[in-house]
Amino acid sequence: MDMKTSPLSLLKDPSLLKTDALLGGQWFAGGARFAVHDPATGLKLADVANLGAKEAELAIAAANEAWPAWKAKTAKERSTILRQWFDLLMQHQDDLGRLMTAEQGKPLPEAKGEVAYGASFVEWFAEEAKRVNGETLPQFDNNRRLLVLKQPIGVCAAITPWNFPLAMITRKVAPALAAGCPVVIKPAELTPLTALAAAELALRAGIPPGVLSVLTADAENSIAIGKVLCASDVVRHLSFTGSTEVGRILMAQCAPTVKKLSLELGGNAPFIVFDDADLDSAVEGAFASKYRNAGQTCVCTNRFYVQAGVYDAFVAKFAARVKTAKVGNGFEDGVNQGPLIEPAAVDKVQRHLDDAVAKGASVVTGGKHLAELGAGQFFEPTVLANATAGMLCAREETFGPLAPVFRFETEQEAIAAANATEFGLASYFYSRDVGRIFRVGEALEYGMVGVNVGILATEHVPFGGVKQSGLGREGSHYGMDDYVEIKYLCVGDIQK
Ligand SMILES: NC(=O)C1=CN([C@@H]2O[C@H](COP(=O)(O)OP(=O)(O)OC[C@H]3O[C@@H](n4cnc5c(N)ncnc54)[C@H](O)[C@@H]3O)[C@@H](O)[C@H]2O)C=CC1
Ligand SMILES: O=C(O)[C@H](O)CS(=O)(=O)O
Repeated sequence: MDMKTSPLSLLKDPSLLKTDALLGGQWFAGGARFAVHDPATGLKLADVANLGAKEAELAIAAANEAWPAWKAKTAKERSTILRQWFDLLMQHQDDLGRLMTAEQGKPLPEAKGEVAYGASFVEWFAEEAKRVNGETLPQFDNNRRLLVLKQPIGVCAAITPWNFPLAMITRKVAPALAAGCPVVIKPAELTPLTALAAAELALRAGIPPGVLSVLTADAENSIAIGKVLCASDVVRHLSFTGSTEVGRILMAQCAPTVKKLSLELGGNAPFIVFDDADLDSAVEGAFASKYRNAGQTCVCTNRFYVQAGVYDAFVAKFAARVKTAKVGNGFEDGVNQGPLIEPAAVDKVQRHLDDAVAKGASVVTGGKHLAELGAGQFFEPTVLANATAGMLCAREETFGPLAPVFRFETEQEAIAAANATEFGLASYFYSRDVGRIFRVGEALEYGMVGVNVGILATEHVPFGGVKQSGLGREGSHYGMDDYVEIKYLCVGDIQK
């Protein structure tokens, strides 16, 4: 590809390149703009509307005005519109993937895969819209009837990260819309283009004006918009995916209005390989779990624990597999490791690597910041042996392509090490022993446990963490719970 030509010049439907925000059903230019860059080349892709607190107030008002009509639609009517949105997302999978690779960097096949993953939440909740069932309860006297209603919670807000520019939006917006709630989205400043294109397709699907707004903003204005969304008493639910640090800030900002919260925060996933594991399967799972999105997912393995009896064999096999990775621009054929999202992300990987080596770790493969490649945001997929608990990579989420491998002797030692973190999102282990599978699966303090797998997310499973990895679950039928309120109706004088 000619690196001087923007990758977005190849969009099949150029009208999907939106750079104004979506506010109250209208594309809104606002005053200032902020630049969006391609992390692989550093090329400026677009200047996008830079909204602030005032527009956030307008979007909330528009959502509140649109809410009665949206919740008055039947579940089937909302389901049909969501299904149409799903169809449009899939029809435009190539363009959405191109926008995503351009602004986030993940290889194009992986980006297209995320489009299908993100769209699957819309498909799933188009169906779940028709299953928001209440119930009747046994009356405690014959003159009364007792009912439980489920009603849409109200105006919802979503603040989303850059690492899954579509899926982290649809995983929140789809259940909200399905339940009958309008949504105000604040996408990550690093990846607004995918969000805006998805919103355009939502409008084409028939989402009414005001029901969906997308407030694009730079980092500074994102904070201002977040304060308005948190402080508003009209906003009854806030869903956030991102760092635990920001999750704490938003949680505190929401306290005065006692807002319902869904928080998908940071992780520190362990990946345990026992002596009885199928090593080839474990290596494949390890590669998938560590290097998806160049290690920039909250469920990527952060720490590998390998039992002593297979430690050397696993490290050798894993390093050989990692050496096959191809690092480069996500638009190039065969590339499966794209750039990191920004220079600060590269610095964090380098910091964790330097700290580990200084404390006795050895680089088995990789270890280089490819500063001369593209915009200088590429880092070799790296495997470290002889990692120990005192290293930064043992307690901080690296969020990059660094795989430290720790050695352990006993099952109890592995469980204790795996649980020695304030995080509890995803965890993985490999064993062929059925008793161990249940013992370890039950003992790991995580919201999700992959056994003999390295990738576990899909739209119909409850995705979420415990401890400081968040609150609530997204996806699955549980994913509707945060968007409905339960109302108890007690009807008397039945016999009059
Ligand atoms: N649990 C999960 O599913 C996920 C967790 N993460 C975590 O997020 C981190 C990396 O993603 P980032 O996007 O850098 O996270 P981040 O927390 O810095 O930003 C996430 C979003 O929050 C916004 N934001 C940041 N500070 C804010 C504030 N004070 N008020 C309002 N909005 C604010 C950003 O503009 C962005 O849209 C990692 O720690 C990763 O583990 C990321 C993706 C998924
Ligand atoms: O934000 C993330 O890292 C995603 O939630 C990971 S997944 O849903 O694609 O597994």
